[in-house]
Amino acid sequence: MNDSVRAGIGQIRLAQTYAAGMMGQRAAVPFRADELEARAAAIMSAEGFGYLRSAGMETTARANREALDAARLVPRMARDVGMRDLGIELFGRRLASPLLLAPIGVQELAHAEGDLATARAAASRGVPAIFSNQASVDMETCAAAMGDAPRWFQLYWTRSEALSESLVRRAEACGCEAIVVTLDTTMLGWRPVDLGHGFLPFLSGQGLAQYTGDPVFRAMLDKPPEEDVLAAAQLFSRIYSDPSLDWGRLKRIRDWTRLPVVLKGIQHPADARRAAEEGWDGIVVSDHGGRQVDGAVGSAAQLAACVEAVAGRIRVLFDSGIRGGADVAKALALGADAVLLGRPYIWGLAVDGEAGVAAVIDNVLGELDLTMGLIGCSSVAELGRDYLA
Ligand SMILES: Cc1cc2nc3c(=O)[nH]c(=O)nc-3n(C[C@H](O)[C@H](O)[C@H](O)COP(=O)(O)O)c2cc1C
Ligand SMILES: O=C(O)C(=O)c1ccccc1
Repeated sequence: MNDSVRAGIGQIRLAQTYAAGMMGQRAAVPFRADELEARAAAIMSAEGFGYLRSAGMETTARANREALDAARLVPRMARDVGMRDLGIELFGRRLASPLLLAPIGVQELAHAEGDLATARAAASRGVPAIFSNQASVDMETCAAAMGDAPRWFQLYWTRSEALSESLVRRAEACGCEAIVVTLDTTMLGWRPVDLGHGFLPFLSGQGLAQYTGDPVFRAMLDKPPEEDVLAAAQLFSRIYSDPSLDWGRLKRIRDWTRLPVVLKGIQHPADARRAAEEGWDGIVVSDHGGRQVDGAVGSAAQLAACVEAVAGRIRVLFDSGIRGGADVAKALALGADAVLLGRPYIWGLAVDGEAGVAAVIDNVLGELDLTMGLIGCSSVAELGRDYLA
């Protein structure tokens, strides 16, 4: 697609967005993040929504918002922004925008089609989906629905390295283009809302799709998971993550795949620097949307320092607290190469399935495109610290 075609499509999408809003049609998917979340809350079960939102006292979730709100863009004028290019290059692939969908587990809590609806929406927009290790639909099924659209896989390092290796090899076989190893969830955080509900989706077999079809996982069970879900769930709880993982052992993944490996959950600049020194391919500066250490610093407040620490050696992605296109612009201005969208697309999934996820993506990218144009910036590469107050 050449630039003028891309810009044209962007304009048409925007025009449609405005037309729907201005003709007074109540959009199926609200444009404001807070309204969208409220709509999802009204649709999902209390337990499911509690799990989706769950963040202790939400101290870190608030810190994420405070840090993003505190970053202020400074618009520049008369700079010819008639043609804007949201495209980036990431690990050898040209992407239409700097947006990816964050790995989010147990999507069946939001919608019966779960990850499959998300995968289709992502593919329709050329936005990479990152398949969660805790998905409700296995990676092979999602990948098969995506044509050659970009997809990645997120791994939780299990206590069985044979199982971790199997997951990584399956990801490579179904066309994933990068592996994200999530480091911040070696144990599940303290989640008072879920504890109060007595709810953990895995205990009833939800979110286990990547495991139940895995030959290594199945070989560890006496009976197949279809016959004994409880045993599968218990095995999962024993092995899904290994808190004794360290920087040294992490390197074993290089024996399993030649795909780029991205470390997710980095917050300290010293960890970011170490990731760069050890030659990892990228990091995701993230606090898991405030779900792990309630009281941790907001990731947006750490982003610039992490970017500085890696000094251009590896790619820096960011998530936690992104709610719209202006937030994406701020993260890019703070030095991120790309941004992962988290809960908002799940709210869209709850409200309107595949179409809901697509609408949320369109709205975020529509706002990003307008924000870039209005601050006088015509490409992602140009978007840096000088656009911030
Ligand atoms: C319900 C839920 C499940 C999640 N599951 C995973 C997961 O399986 N793997 C992972 O690496 N991150 C997971 N995350 C974290 C997201 O990838 C991302 O870091 C976070 O949602 C970003 O914060 P935000 O939702 O505030 O934007 C999950 C987040 C939520 C809300
Ligand atoms: O709930 C989560 O945030 C999450 O990432 C997770 C991790 C391990 C098992 C289940 C969910």
